[in-house]
Amino acid sequence: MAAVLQVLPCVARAPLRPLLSGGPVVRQASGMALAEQAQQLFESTVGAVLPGPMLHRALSLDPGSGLLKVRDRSFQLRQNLHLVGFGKAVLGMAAAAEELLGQHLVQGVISVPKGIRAAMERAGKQEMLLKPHSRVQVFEGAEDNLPDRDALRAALAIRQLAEGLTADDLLLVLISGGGSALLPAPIPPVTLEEKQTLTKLLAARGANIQELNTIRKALSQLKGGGLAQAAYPAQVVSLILSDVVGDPVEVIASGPTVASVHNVQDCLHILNRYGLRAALPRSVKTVLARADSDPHGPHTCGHVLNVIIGSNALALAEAQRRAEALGYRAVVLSAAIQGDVKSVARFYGLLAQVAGAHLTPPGTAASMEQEEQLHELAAELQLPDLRLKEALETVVGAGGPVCLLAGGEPTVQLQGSGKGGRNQELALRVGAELGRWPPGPVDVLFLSGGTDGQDGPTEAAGAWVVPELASQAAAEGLDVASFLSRSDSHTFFRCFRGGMHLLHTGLTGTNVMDAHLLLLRPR
Ligand SMILES: Nc1ncnc2c1ncn2[C@@H]1O[C@H](COP(=O)(O)OP(=O)(O)OP(=O)(O)O)[C@@H](O)[C@H]1O
Ligand SMILES: O=C(O)[C@H](O)CO
Repeated sequence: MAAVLQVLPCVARAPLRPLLSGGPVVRQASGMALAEQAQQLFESTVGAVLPGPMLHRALSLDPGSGLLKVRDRSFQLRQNLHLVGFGKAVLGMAAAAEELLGQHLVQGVISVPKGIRAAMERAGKQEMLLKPHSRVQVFEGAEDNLPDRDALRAALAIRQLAEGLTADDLLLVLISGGGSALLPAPIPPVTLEEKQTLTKLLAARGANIQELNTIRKALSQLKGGGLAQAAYPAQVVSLILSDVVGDPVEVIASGPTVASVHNVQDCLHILNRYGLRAALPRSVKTVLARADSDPHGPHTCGHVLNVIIGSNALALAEAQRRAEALGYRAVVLSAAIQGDVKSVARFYGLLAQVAGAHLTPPGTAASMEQEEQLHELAAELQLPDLRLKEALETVVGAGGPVCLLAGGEPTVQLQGSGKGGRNQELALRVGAELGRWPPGPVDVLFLSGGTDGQDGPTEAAGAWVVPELASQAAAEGLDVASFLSRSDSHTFFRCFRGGMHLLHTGLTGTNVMDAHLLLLRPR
């Protein structure tokens, strides 16, 4: 992992100058130690879902017999393996698959983001690159996560490969987030431009990924089970790295190997909801009308095995193990954090306050009111898998350091033309929340990081904060509220204490949404 994530040198070597807000030196020193541990924990979160470890966990090949085991299924390999893939993490996944199964590989085609090979080379991540004379052809495209001509060429090459397979072949499909934009094959007469415009409009009007991908599937030759259908009668094994809350295989990359259960009515409802039905291009109406009268109905995918090999929950479970090894009582709160970033930040602020009070002697306890507010907010956020009660019980019985872990993808409503990302904005907002309460005898640190290593259009993965953030910033002449009002969290963190609160990992080669860590340590 050392090559994958570098701990910021300025964090490791930070001088112990007194806090400008007047806090004692010792408090800053322990704060720094917490920051190093938080970064180690983030590192282990990412490490659990790197392509190599994931594929080794999911696949085992008996070199003698050529029997490939995937979960509880076996497949006979005899120079009959074909590979396709599409998504932001697929280059490293393909490299790991080639390493494991290369001797049986006949050919492959993958569609990956523009510039990813050069970026991995620059970062010295050889394990993310295919071999020099690889049988896997690489297409790079979908700049800015939008389907383009290059991605279309890749999709057509993938379709051609799939259509050429026979019942003796096995098609390994590698899927990760970003796969929808990297596999565009609109059903004629819909054009690439029309599909692009429609998906952009839907996204801009607030459609969620489920809605967006329902429409994408209806207009695509390969999404919604189309790729599996093209590969029939070959056997198909899809290895899926989830970037969607709850890991729904039919949504991730628009489910190219999962039979679509949506009908035209579902699409029309979505288009209505976002005021797009009336202005639909004629081609889209034609394709939807044709699907409505399709006498064959949705095809089946009985020849397919879909396996989730990496997810946010899996990554958090690894961080939990690591935190326990570092001496924390650790709980995974949720792998499905969603909702407006302001509410999510308030939730973490209240959680830190309530948990901090439970960790300290009576007299510093948070009020019943705060605990009630925390539960109310949790209910409002409607997080399906939230283990708040269990987390608070753990805190009460901990008597020592506590690590609360969560993951998901909050939503940011952009308010200005500043530079930032979901994670840096969340961290900054949590920092502001933490500073609202009088500090108790507990060190607190919150970290938020994108597991892909790139938070929004910035070079940082995320940031970490402590309760002293707002007062320290004010002493440096930085007003947290005004940076937030311009959606300018990245500029804030670059200026604040010389950028030492930024999390810099470089592109990690994986992507299972964001990770949030709350560390509390009684002094
Ligand atoms: N100035 C900003 N402040 C806060 N958030 C921003 C800003 N600019 C962009 N974002 C957020 O960054 C996100 C887009 O960046 P990014 O590509 O990292 O996320 P993504 O498309 O969800 O991809 P991934 O799932 O791979 O992280 C959006 O959620 C957007 O709201
Ligand atoms: O590609 C996509 O559709 C999104 O990243 C969700 O998987």
